[in-house]
Amino acid sequence: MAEPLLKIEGLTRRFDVSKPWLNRVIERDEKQFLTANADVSFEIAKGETFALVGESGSGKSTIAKMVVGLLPPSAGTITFAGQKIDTGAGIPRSLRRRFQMIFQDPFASLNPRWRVGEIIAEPIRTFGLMNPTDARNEAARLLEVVGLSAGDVNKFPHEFSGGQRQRIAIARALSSKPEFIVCDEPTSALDVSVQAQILNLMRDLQDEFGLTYLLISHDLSVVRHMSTRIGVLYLGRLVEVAQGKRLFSEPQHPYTRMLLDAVPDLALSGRRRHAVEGEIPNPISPPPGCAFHPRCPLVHDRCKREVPQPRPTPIGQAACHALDRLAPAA
Ligand SMILES: Nc1ncnc2c1ncn2[C@@H]1O[C@H](COP(=O)(O)OP(=O)(O)OP(=O)(O)O)[C@@H](O)[C@H]1O
Repeated sequence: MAEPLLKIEGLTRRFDVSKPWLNRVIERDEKQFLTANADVSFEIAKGETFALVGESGSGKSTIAKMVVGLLPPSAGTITFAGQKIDTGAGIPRSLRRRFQMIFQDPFASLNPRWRVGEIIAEPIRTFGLMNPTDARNEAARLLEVVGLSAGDVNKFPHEFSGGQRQRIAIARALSSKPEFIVCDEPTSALDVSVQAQILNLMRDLQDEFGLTYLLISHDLSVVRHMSTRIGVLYLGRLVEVAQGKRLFSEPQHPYTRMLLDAVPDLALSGRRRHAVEGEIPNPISPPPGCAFHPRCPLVHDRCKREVPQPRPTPIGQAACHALDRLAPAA
């Protein structure tokens, strides 16, 4: 891979979920920590779409928040364009313009009292990129870029449909001329008929502006449509990273196979489906060794003792002690 635009190494985030101090004293309870992400490492090359998938609570959004500086990691490093970010101090101003984020709910992320022109121009003002007249013209131009009309600058967010509001959020994200956009469930609040239009717009913009995306989604059909590479998270750890299309035809990790088997309308190249069994364990007290071992059909003793480290596979890498014993997926 060429020099990565984003490099994540050993990213870990713990949350203190202890009861209040007095309760702990009375009930003689210890402090409790929830590990949302443990030792997550991956790289994203310029122009790629790297997707993170996993069940609810697997730690996708926590990674997104750490990457854009909304949440400091407990451990690990983030390097952007060769520059290591001091995550304690936040993302330096010189880099912040180059990052943007698109959220799931376009209504909540747009200020309802501002006109659309002001919303889109806000990052331009924040980073002092243009004078107010040019910023307003740029907002009108960006509205056309995302398929709306220049005259919409004077309207308010409530005058638009959900899909149109997500277009406005995208125009806003583009206004600081970023290279890298974190898209956290960008279409999951939208009607199915509108989802494909927004995803196609995102792809067109990626080609036009050379954008790099980190896509967070629980929807495997969205991920398949969009991604160059995919990372699969289980209970906060990355269990598999693979080339986009091949993950669906040749999944390696038993958890990835289980995740794909759970989607009824996914064509699986003739592979036999297996029912999803068991539930995600409590992240406050995860199982020892491989956290997937209580649900894994290939579990053996070592899995209960040792956290598996990532190993190369034909389509990327996977962290599983049983890789050698896996039958071919197809
Ligand atoms: N501020 C917080 N305080 C305590 N626990 C948190 C906090 N934020 C997230 N968590 C926990 O961290 C774990 C990972 O959460 P996260 O939101 O990153 O998962 P996710 O994969 O994005 O899930 P979803 O798809 O439901 O949004 C969950 O167990 C969640 O309850």
